[in-house]
Amino acid sequence: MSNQRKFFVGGNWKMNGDKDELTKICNSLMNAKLHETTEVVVAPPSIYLDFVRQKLPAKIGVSAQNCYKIPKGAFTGEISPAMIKDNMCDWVILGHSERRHVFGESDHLIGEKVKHALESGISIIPCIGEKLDERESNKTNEVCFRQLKEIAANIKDWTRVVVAYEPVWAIGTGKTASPAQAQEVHKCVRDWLKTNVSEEVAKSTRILYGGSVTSGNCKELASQPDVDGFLVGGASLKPEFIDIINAK
Ligand SMILES: O=C(CO)COP(=O)(O)O
Repeated sequence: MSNQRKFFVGGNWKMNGDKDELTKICNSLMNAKLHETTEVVVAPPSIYLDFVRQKLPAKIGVSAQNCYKIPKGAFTGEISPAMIKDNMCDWVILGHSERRHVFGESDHLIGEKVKHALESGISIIPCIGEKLDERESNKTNEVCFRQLKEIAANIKDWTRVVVAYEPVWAIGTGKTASPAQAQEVHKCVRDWLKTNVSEEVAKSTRILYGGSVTSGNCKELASQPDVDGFLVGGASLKPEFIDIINAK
């Protein structure tokens, strides 16, 4: 029996694009034939959330790439889930590897953000993943579970959560995890959810793979039983994003 998890493809545009380029990407998404069976969410830089939300039809979700842990106040440079919602956007990516490793966000802070974003009524894409030295010293599961534990401790309603596994060594490097490597970690994450949350949550929660996903490797990755979609960086700015959306 095929599972009931709707295939999910997110485009994380990171700190890329201007109004011209984002208009072109939005147009190409609107003109393409996208599989109805795939849920699509794009994440523009926060300054373009409203711009992109206005352009895209409601069936395509729009996500922020990060947010802070409280609704408002003296936190220069930050945005809150309330502001994301006020711009008619329903999603936020949290704990992306670049937030963890470039900006030094801790597991604990990411947990606090998870809690506040969910309490504010938006959906979240929390990210986990090991660095190369951690994989090479066989710490992949240990690291992913440690990150996941802090995230899960702050979640009551899993229906608004899509987990992304993004091995740091595969992000922006052109080195994709093999389908078998991705499947192995996704299965372990699902088993962790079963043991530590519930069987129902393990069965129904989508686990995305992210890290150098392209039109060339997406189909084989998508065929793995525990890969429920992708979080795509570089390729989500290119026409091949459509092929990735339609990978399954
Ligand atoms: O970080 C990613 C998505 O969040 C992946 O980035 P790339 O697809 O560019 O490797």
